[in-house]
Amino acid sequence: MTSAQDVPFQFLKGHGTENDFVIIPDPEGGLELSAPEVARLCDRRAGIGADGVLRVVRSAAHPDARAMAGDAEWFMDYRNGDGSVAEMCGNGARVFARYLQRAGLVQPGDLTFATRAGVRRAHIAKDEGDITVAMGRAGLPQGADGEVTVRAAGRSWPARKVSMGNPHAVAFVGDLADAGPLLDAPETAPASAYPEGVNVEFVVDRGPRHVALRVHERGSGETRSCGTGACAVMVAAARRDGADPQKDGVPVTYTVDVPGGRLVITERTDGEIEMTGPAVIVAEGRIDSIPLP
Ligand SMILES: N[C@@H](CCC[C@H](N)C(=O)O)C(=O)O
Repeated sequence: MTSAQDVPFQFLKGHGTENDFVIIPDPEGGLELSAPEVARLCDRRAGIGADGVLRVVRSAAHPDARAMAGDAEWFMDYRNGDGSVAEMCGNGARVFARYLQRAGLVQPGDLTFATRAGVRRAHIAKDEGDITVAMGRAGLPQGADGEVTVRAAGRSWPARKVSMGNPHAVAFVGDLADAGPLLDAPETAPASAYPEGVNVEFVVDRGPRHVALRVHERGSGETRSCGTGACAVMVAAARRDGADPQKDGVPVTYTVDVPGGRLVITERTDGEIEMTGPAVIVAEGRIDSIPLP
């Protein structure tokens, strides 16, 4: 492995509904990126600036993905803006697919890639159109195990615990402003509910099967969008509204507005959740070294 301090490397910058990422192509997995280096890259003043990093590595070349190499050639090595590792990133998945297409590593149409939450399927529409990612099934603990409390800006709300491979707490609120400035992570209770930390979504209704959210992400702070969060919100809203495709035999679709745009999310009758939205590459360049403070 070569330290990112020692060699120049290529990067791209991209976003999905304004959840933004530094993309680092590293096909053979030779680049060592420490947590402080990732945090510096994501710093909006001293670095390039992003909510997270997507390292593009061959599955066969990464210990976390080697077992998936037979099903997926490429591995999305995702890190949060503070350098921490997360299991999954939904907006990142679309941007990752867009990068693979743009680099000529895949063609528009169907593809698979590996993530820490498992192999994911995506469909890239022609002509730089929207990308759909099959995000897996939501984990919804039942009874008291699925109920948590979220506190922010001196207020508290009951919230639904949802896993999209990564942890979420979904709180329906009267007004998105009620969550306050979200400069710090909202508190969640009981403390035992999220031993690995949590992404917290605040949600309001906009119309029939149409909601809007704000999100505070574990490891990144408040962001303009969170794909896994939007999927968690969609499922929590559907159950609240009495819809359960696996029981009803009818798929259900919600429009989820985020501060940075709009996602359309469908839960199928087999429980698979499909998220559709944009993915854009905005810049490309070279980093000579990452100056740490
Ligand atoms: N922005 C992402 C989620 C990234 C990971 C999250 N912060 C975590 O730590 O679980 C998305 O679009 O899903």
